[in-house]
This record gives sequence, C-alpha cells and structure tokens, in this order.
Amino acid sequence: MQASSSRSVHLSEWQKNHFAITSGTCASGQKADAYRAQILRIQYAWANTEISQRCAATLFKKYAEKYAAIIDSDSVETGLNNYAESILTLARSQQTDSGKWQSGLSINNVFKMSNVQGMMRAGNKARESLLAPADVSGFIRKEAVIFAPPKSSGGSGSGDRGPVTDTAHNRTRDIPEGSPLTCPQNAWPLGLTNTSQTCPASLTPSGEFAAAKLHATPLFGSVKEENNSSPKASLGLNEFSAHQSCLPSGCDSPWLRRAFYGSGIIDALSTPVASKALPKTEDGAQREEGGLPAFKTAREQLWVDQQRKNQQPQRVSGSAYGGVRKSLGAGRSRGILGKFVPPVPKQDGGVQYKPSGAGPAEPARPGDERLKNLEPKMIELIMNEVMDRGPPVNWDDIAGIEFAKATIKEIVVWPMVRPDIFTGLRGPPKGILLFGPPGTGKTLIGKCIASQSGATFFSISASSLTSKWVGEGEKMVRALFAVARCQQPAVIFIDEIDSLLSQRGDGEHESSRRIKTEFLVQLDGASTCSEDRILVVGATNRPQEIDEAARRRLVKRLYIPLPEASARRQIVTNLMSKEQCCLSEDEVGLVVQRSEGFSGADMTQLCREASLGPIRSLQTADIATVTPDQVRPIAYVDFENAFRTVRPSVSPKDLELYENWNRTFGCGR
Ligand SMILES: Nc1ncnc2c1ncn2[C@@H]1O[C@H](COP(=O)(O)OP(=O)(O)OP(=O)(O)O)[C@@H](O)[C@H]1O
Ligand SMILES: [Mg+2]
Repeated sequence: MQASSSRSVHLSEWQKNHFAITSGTCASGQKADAYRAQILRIQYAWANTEISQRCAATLFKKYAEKYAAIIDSDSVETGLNNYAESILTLARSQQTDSGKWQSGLSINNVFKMSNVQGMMRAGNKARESLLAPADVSGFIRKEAVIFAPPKSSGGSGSGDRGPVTDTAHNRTRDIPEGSPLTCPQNAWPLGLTNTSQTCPASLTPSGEFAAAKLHATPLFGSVKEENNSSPKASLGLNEFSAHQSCLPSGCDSPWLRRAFYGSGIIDALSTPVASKALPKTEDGAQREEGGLPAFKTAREQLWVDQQRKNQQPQRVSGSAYGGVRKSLGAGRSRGILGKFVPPVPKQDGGVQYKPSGAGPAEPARPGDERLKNLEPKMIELIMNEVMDRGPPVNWDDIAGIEFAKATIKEIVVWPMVRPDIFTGLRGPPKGILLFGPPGTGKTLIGKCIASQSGATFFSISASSLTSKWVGEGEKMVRALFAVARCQQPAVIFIDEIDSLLSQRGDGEHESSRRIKTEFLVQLDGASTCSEDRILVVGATNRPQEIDEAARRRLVKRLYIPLPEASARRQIVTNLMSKEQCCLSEDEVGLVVQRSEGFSGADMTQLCREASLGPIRSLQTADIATVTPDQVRPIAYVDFENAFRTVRPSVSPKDLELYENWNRTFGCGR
C-alpha cells in the first residue's frame, strides 16, 4: 500500500516536472524547480544504483546545465535574474572583509544542521518503509526508464549500494529515446561502471558515504518544500547542493556551480576523494580538472580572473610614466569593505629624478582615515581610469619650449628630489596652468612629468568629469584628491581644464558648478596644507574661459607657444631619424622655413604626410609585392607635396589672443 502511494506521488511529481520543463508557458521559477527535482531524481536513482554512474553524470550534467542556465540568466523572461549575482556580491563583500572568511555552509556545517539531520532521519525511515528499491524501479519502469532493482549483493564494499553491473548497463540501454532521463547511446560504453567509486562530495563529516543518506532522503518528500518555492526565496543552492551531496558547499558562485556541473560532477562521480570534486588550485580558485571543460560565461570568467588576481602577489612593475600603473590598483575585485590596494610607484627605470628623501608615499591602508568616507567604487574608478599609462616621454622628446620645461623641472622635479630645501617660501606652487594653442605639446608635457617626476601620476580629462560621471563628478574630484593625498608625492594632471573651471554663468549646469566648487575647495586644501605634496597641472587651449578664482589658484601659468624654427627643426629631425630619409641639412632648413606658424602637431602631421610620398609613388600593383627595403627614402619632394595638404591649424588671430592672455596672466618672461 505504502509503496503504491509512494509511486503515485513520484508519478505525479514526474509528470508535473516534465510538463514544467517542456511547457512554454511556465515561469522560470517553476522551470528551475522542475529541473532541480529532476536532478534530485537522478541523484536518487544513481544512489540506489538504478543507473550507472556514467549515466548519472551525463544526466546530471544535462539537467544541471539547464538549471544553471535559468539561475544565471540575466534575462528577466528566461532567468531568475540576479540571484547568483547578489549572492556573489554578498560573498565577495564578506570575503574581502576578512581573508579568513569562509561560508558557513560547509559540508560539515550542513550535515550538523538540525533540519538537515531531521531530513536525513526522515529519509532513512522513508527509505526503509516506503521506498523499497522494487518500488522505485517499478515507478521508473512505468514512467520512462527501465531499471531493474539494484542488486545489493556482490558489491565491492559500497555498503548497501549495490554495484551497477553490466546487467544495469544492459537495462539502461532500454531507456526510450527522447525521454528526459535518457542517456545518450554513446554514454554507455561497456564496463562503464566502477562500483567502488562513489560521489566524492557525498562524504559526510564522519566519513560515511552520504550516498547512503542521500538515497534515504525522500525524493519529493522533505525536498518538496524547497521545490515549491523559487530558489530566490529558498535557502538557495547551497543548502540544496550540500544536503543533496553532489555539490560542494560554498558553491554559491555560478562559475563554481557550472564548473562542478560541467566536469566536476564527472570527476566527482568517478573519484573517491571528496576534495577532488572541485580541486582547489594554489591561488584558491577552483578549476575544472580533466573531464569536460565547463562552459563559462564572460561574467563567470571575469569573476574567476578577479579571484586569481586577488591571490597573486602584487608585483612592483615599471610604470609607463614612472608614476604608477593603473593595473596595480585596478582590476582587483573589492567589495564595499574591500581592501584598497594602492598603486605602487615605479621602482625601476624611467624615473630619473627619484626623490632622495621623498620615497613613495606610504600605501593607503584599508582603514586610512583619508579614504574613510569615499565610495570604494570611486577609488576603483580612479585606479582604473585616472592613473595614467602610456609610453614614457623624455624631456628631449619635447622640442623647444625651453623656458616652460625649465620652470616645470624647477617646480615639479627638484622639489621632489630635495623636499628638504624646497620648504617655506621656496615651497613649490600647488597649481600650474599650461596654456597655448592646440597641438603645442601641453599634453605631452603632462606625460613627461608623469615619466620623469617619480610622483604618482593621475591624469584626468576634465570633460570626462563633467560628462562621463554625470552627477558624480564632485565625488570623483574629492576621491581623486584623497587618493592623491595617500599617494604623495602626486601629480594630478587635468587636461582640458577649461571645461572644468570655465567662467560661471547663468546657463551653467548645476552639476558642473558643484564639480568646480569641489575642485576649488580641494585645490585650496592642497595649497594651504604645506605638507601635502600634491601638484595640480592643468592644460588648456582656452585659457580665457577659465574662472578667475581658478586662475588665481593655478599660480604658475605657463605659455606653451607655437614651436620656434629650432623646435620645428628638432621635430623634423627627430621624426625623420626613425625613417629612411635622404633630406639634406639645407632641405631640412627649407622645410623649417616653410612651416612657420605650424604647431608641433602640424609638424608631426607634415612628416607623416611626407612619409607617405614614397608609397604613393609606387604603382598600385606593386604595393602588394614590394619589400620594405624597395621603398625609396623620403625626399624633399615629398615634403613639397605634403605642404600642399597640411596647413597650420592655428590662425594668426587666435595666436594673438594667446599672446595677449600670456601678457596679462602668464608667468613667462
Ligand atoms: N613641442 C613638441 N615637441 C614634439 N612634438 C610635439 C610638440 N608639440 C606637439 N607635438 C606633437 O603633437 C602631438 C600633439 O601634442 P599635444 O597633444 O601635447 O598637444 P596639446 O598642446 O595638448 O594640444 P591641445 O591643446 O589640442 O590638447 C604630440 O603627440 C606630438 O607628436
Ligand atoms: Mg592636450
């Protein structure tokens, strides 16, 4: 009697699940529940040796993938949306709180939980009284899969789990094609079973095989409660997986779950060591070992990568600009309470003027007061977006503008080399403005400062503050200065500073007004605190638009003019020295003469254009076959042609404006 009622329960559950899986109208929550029930059923059948382990692995993988696809999908229609993500976030946040943090849901803990023990006891009872193997096989046979009762004798030491023998193999071949419990034919090799192997993750703390407990757990009994509720509302996969034995606890990451489902389960079913189901790599990340490579979504892969990065020792590598590489602080996954990882100043090469008494600022500590009130997201952004990288630039790469270069060296470099001398009145200014026509090398100077100063270098485009981080610009400014304060000596380079500090007007947007105010406050703070070694360098080609309050704070205003003849010569010689070129000194002189009024950028463009001359002189058909050494050198004629298309980008009228502004506000001689 009991057996038949149990069978009918199974049948109706089976039909319900089958309907939920195949139905096009079922909600994703229902589908997930149905898949979970199928997984339980597979585990149950395997635990009772009704199906071979290979079959169990194949089926488990199939349904687990489908289940994971619903759980992990971001689609509102087809997935449970964000469930895994929020768990991940939670786990990450807590994990970063303490390196020793571990999920409370370890296998040991789960088995100690009173409700789990209750379930297991109930399962044992149910198994003894209700679920005789014959009943189960009968129900399965009726439904779709034809399994005979497992033989409990002649096993090789797996307790009451009888071996899955060739008989089982033959029987399982009878599974109808297309049945939800059908194993693919090729998943049934001869002699595929190994009865001494058990699900590794099913080892209980006491060393017993949880499989015994597992198969004692009613399939749709105590688990039913969970099945009826959405995974979002239920305790979640952790509990599900832990007491269902084949998922390791702590498997709250979709990646881990997928890895486990993918290859992990196959290993798990064939390896008698619990820890092998999800082998831990050195870096703590869990990796699929052997078996099928598990598919990972980009987000899962990112999570894995971040975890790996977190475990890697931080390298002190050369920064492109001699300041700090973004990557040292960026790319680390940090939670809300995550540890802020400071950038590490460059140790080797590139820094020509390493301050003697001015070693790199001590790294910001997680509890650093100065970063206390900042959003970690902002700090991350600064590390990701603001700290600069690129090829190193030397002072010699900047042609001309000798006065500006000398002044910058005096303000930026020497005070960093000898902070003990540059004190009091000799203290360096905290703000510099580089202004001048477009393409004269202002940004290039910024890059050079980054390479050569040895300071932590932050580079930000003012327009990105106002447009990219709309509404968060002032927080960004605050965070920027706070991080810089932790990383002294620091240089904050703000390109296109006019868009940040433009004159106040009626049409001014509220958010840009707030950014500007915050910037001025921060700049004031940096200037008044003589101990702070933060230098703000602004660059603009519209100096007249800068607010007078800001102008006052950028005390050193350096004009970066159009290059003089000697500077233009230097640019041409420099660029041509890297190419095949047959310009004589006189011809270079002619080029210099004809390029009066060109900016540095115009000169570069002229040289680019000229360098294409030899290619253009080739027959079109030859371009495909010609070898580089067959291309003729760049000649004066190419410059002549280039002059036809490259014209100065700065008009004399504009130039006059800059010169006037320089006479009025500039600090040049
Ligand atoms: N003095 C210079 N020496 C060598 N190259 C220069 C010089 N000035 C400009 N250049 C060349 O022009 C390019 C553009 O320069 P840069 O971006 O520094 O100009 P900018 O003054 O910042 O212009 P903008 O005001 O438009 O931002 C440089 O990458 C470089 O190739
Ligand atoms: Mg620029």
